[in-house]
Amino acid sequence: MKITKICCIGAGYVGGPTMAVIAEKCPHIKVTVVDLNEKRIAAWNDVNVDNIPVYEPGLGEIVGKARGKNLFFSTEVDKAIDEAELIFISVNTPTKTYGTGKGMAADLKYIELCARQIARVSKTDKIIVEKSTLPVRTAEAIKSILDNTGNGVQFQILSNPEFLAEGTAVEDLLSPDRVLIGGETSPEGQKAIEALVDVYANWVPRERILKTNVWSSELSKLTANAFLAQRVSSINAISELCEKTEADVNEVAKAIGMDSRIGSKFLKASVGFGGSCFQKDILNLVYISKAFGLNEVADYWEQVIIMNDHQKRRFSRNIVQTLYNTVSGKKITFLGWAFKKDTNDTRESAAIYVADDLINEQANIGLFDPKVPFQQVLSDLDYLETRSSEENQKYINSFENPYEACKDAHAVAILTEWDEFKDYDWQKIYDNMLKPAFIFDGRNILDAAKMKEIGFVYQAIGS
Ligand SMILES: NC(=O)c1ccc[n+]([C@@H]2O[C@H](COP(=O)([O-])OP(=O)(O)OC[C@H]3O[C@@H](n4cnc5c(N)ncnc54)[C@H](O)[C@@H]3O)[C@@H](O)[C@H]2O)c1
Ligand SMILES: O=c1ccn([C@@H]2O[C@H](COP(=O)(O)OP(=O)(O)O[C@H]3O[C@H](CO)[C@@H](O)[C@H](O)[C@H]3O)[C@@H](O)[C@H]2O)c(=O)[nH]1
Repeated sequence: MKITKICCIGAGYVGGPTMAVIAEKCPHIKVTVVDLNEKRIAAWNDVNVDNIPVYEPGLGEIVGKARGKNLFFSTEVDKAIDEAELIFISVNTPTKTYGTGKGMAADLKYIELCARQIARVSKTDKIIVEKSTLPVRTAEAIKSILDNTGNGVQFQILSNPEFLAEGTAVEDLLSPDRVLIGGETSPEGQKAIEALVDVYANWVPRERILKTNVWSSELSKLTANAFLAQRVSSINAISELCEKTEADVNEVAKAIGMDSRIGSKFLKASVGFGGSCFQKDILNLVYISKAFGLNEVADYWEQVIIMNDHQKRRFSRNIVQTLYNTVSGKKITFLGWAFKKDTNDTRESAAIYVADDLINEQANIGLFDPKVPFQQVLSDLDYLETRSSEENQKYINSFENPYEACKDAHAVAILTEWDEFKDYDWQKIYDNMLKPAFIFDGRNILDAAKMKEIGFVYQAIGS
């Protein structure tokens, strides 16, 4: 089966970039990305590609080239479903905030709505691809909904999890370590897998396209994120021990990372991992394990989250203790709010939790982030429901310029590793701060010796 029309439901951080790259690499395929969110679709269609809703290096250029040719963004969901031979489901699957599994399980209501809509609209056979991250065995539920329409349309369900990391999405999509496709072992299942393989093979070497059964594919996605997050929590656990022993976590990470069995990636100690995926996917794994009565398995993975929460909290606690046990009325400037550099995404960013702790201590937070709008910052704080929106606004202020943000501050805290922070005129920042001037480097990006020479009291993670 040769695919000529693709629909993707969900124009978010995954749907948008992934479909833009498919469209660019497959000029013979018409790709339509649909979403219920009209504002988001309007932003994807903005004539100025700097205004597309997802900031990713290189993405604007690709969207600019393919949009209007074979890449379309639309709110006409039914029409796009009806036309397509292959449909990616790329909607959000957040942690449940109500009912059974609250705070742990993945909320699959958006997935189910998509399945029902596809079932209702489809008049021809289709391949349905789970692109969203889903609990193992979700394909079964989707299949059950699709197979019970009674209109004779045949559906094949594939699992094709996405492994892109934000900030490097375009690079990751153009040159993935692997593409994973899970499908049924039946002849129809294999045919569907091959149709999707042929799409990716337009730019991904075939030996990097891995075919498995559906359940292995679904579980591999959760497992990959659990392993990655586990490395960050492991090095962060060691960072606390380093602070007690005069060992330096950067040196320890380098020393262990040179062992080819361990490897050097994902060993950067930090204020804690954030992002929409790690915590959500591990909680999901913990929930599934518990549901099967595998309590030791659940406890093992839950510890990764417990360690991460501890790392965020001990960062804010250390700021308070170092500033003579009170930050009340003191200006503390945050450099960075995004959960990592090169993205405007703030979901689960460590900055949110550190700010919340410091606001509890009545600190005045000054903020500069090169890509995150202040409205987003306020909405992140309000989402925690720790205090009223008006209260939050009293305690946090955003600045257009990093030097203004740091002026008259007692301390600067680095929450995101934006490259530009390294190149600031730190002497100028020092001159305009209250003394003693403190830096809490939650990303270990500044040169400790240089900062101390300028006169800062400089503290990094794990040294
Ligand atoms: N963000 C990442 O880096 C990343 C990477 C790999 C996998 N994932 C997974 O991919 C999925 C999507 O993540 P995201 O970050 O793109 O989410 P997102 O919130 O940015 O985008 C999801 C979009 O789906 C839309 N949507 C929801 N229900 C809909 C419906 N019924 N019809 C039409 N549109 C609908 C929402 O309006 C939203 O715009 C999640 O399962 C996530 O775990 C995310
Ligand atoms: O050594 C490290 C590496 C990462 N982080 C932090 O960990 C978080 C996650 O970073 P990263 O994994 O690079 O970004 P994500 O976009 O969250 O990507 C992860 O989550 C995606 C969604 O499932 C997966 O597709 C990706 O493969 C997986 O890397 C961020 O807060 C980072 O600052 C560290 O603190 N130290």
